[in-house]
Amino acid sequence: MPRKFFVGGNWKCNGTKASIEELCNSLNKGESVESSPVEVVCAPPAIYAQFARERLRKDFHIGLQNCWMGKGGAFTGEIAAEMIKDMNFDWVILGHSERRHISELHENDDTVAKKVEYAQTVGLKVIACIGETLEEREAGHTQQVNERQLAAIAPKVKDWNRVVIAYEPVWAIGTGKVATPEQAQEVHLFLRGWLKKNVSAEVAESVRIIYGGSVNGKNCGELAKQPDIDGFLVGGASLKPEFLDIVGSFRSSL
Ligand SMILES: O=C(CO)COP(=O)(O)O
Repeated sequence: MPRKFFVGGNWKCNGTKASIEELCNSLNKGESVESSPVEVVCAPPAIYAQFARERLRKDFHIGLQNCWMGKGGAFTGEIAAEMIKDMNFDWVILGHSERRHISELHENDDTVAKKVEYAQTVGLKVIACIGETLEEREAGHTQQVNERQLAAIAPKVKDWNRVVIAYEPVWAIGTGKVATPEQAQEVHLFLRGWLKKNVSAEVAESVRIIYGGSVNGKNCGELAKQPDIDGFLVGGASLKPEFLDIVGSFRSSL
């Protein structure tokens, strides 16, 4: 069975009621993807998740950008995975590079692995992010870093049909410096190979590996043509009407 194309919109810490209303109105104008081979999940800041869901077309699902690593309780300021599920949101982004690398947040492989494990136990689907920094790439450590980050997550995955791997090279995020289709394909192929060797051939074949980092309406088509790129996790361009063009790039992948 072909892998269903997946497009995530990571709205990060952006938006107001007014701007989200405007964004939803423009996204609602695109044709329905209900019966198209593409799955779309937008992740607004948590406080606006319900507000966005009430306004956004129903064929675009809403997810969250993070959650706590275990059961809720005395963890001021955190949002527990159970709460996300309780509010009927199905998806959560975990291990985003901004959560790994912004020094005030500093999530490590172990934290991300715990979050991935716990989110699944309450029934959430997970977009698990990995990716190397510029220094790591320039030092020739791209494969090693992505392998290490994937190896931390993989043993925690219960059902690979409910997990999407997002390869987001840190140097490409928010920089306008998109990975070339060949650079992205090379890492995606490597990750699939790793999964084949360390998990199973079936999982390697069926899991969706999506690319993130300066994806826009212009570069998405060429990236989508790559055999191991199964979609995108989009930051800046997910806040603009051009997100619809990125969603439509599933056609280039067929
Ligand atoms: O971090 C990203 C998505 O999670 C990518 O962000 P940009 O698309 O703004 O580069």
